[in-house]
Amino acid sequence: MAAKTNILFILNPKSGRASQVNVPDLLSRYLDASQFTPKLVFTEYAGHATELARQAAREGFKIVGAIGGDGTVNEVASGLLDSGAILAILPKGSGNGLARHLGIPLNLRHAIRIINEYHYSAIDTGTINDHPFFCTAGIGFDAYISSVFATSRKRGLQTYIRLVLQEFIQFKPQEAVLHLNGQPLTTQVFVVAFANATQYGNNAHIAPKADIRDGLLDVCLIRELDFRKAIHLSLGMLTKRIAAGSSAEYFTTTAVDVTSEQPFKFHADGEYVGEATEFKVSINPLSLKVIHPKGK
Ligand SMILES: Nc1ncnc2c1ncn2[C@@H]1O[C@H](COP(=O)(O)OP(=O)(O)OP(=O)(O)O)[C@@H](O)[C@H]1O
Repeated sequence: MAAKTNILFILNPKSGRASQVNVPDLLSRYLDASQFTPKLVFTEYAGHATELARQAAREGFKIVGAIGGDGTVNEVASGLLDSGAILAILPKGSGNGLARHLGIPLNLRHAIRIINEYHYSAIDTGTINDHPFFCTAGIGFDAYISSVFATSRKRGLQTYIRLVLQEFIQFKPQEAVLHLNGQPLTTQVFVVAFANATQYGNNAHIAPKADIRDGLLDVCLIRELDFRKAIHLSLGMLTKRIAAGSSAEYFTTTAVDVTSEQPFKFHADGEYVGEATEFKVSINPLSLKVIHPKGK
């Protein structure tokens, strides 16, 4: 009989729906025990999942599962880079952008079934000023919202939408220089999104054409946005059809530098990172193995 595969599951008890589901029960009922030997650990603080994942890979766990949202996936996957260990995702966040992009079911029982099928492939990963990201990173309004969201006592989509509407009115674009494919572009910046996957989460597709295995970043520049254009853009994101000539301009590239006089806030996978006046963003082709449904 073939040896069983060890999986370490790392659960973030603070993420989205985490408290409402009995994960140990689901794993014992639905994970294929003839194929896998699972172990479940809980994070105790922000950043802990990266340490746990790195250690798991060193100890020889072949698969490390992130149970949480995009922040948890980001932390676990960051700990697995260069290790050869395979990422699994059991989505329990509020946005779940990478899971949605890869077609991983949001229903945990079905997501466990995908792990049982044990089909995986490599995806690209990105870095923004040395911070890894797997779905999207960005500077400007989206990062500003992530910084406000990080200090909000409530999470979830409703809180997020309330914050976006509240902050949109007073947010002002700033000037920056983007160095893209050898060309400097001086522009006002409302948002620059660096997309590896198509969406921010919650099916908000900021870069509908992004391909997670093409070795390229899809850069979405929004110079300024009034309320009418914002409604238009939001509808375009939700329907995966951002019209040509709309407020969003797209570029594909392997690396982009941004410089500015005034600091910009930045995020990686929706988690606020900090502020800077210089950014280096790049893509690392096919640098992370992930379990996902066949054909996705
Ligand atoms: N034990 C913990 N205590 C407090 N914070 C934690 C703990 N474990 C992880 N975190 C932090 O929780 C934050 C939110 O996690 P995550 O993004 O997975 O959930 P979410 O925000 O509900 O989902 P999504 O990003 O998909 O909307 C992350 O910033 C992570 O660092």
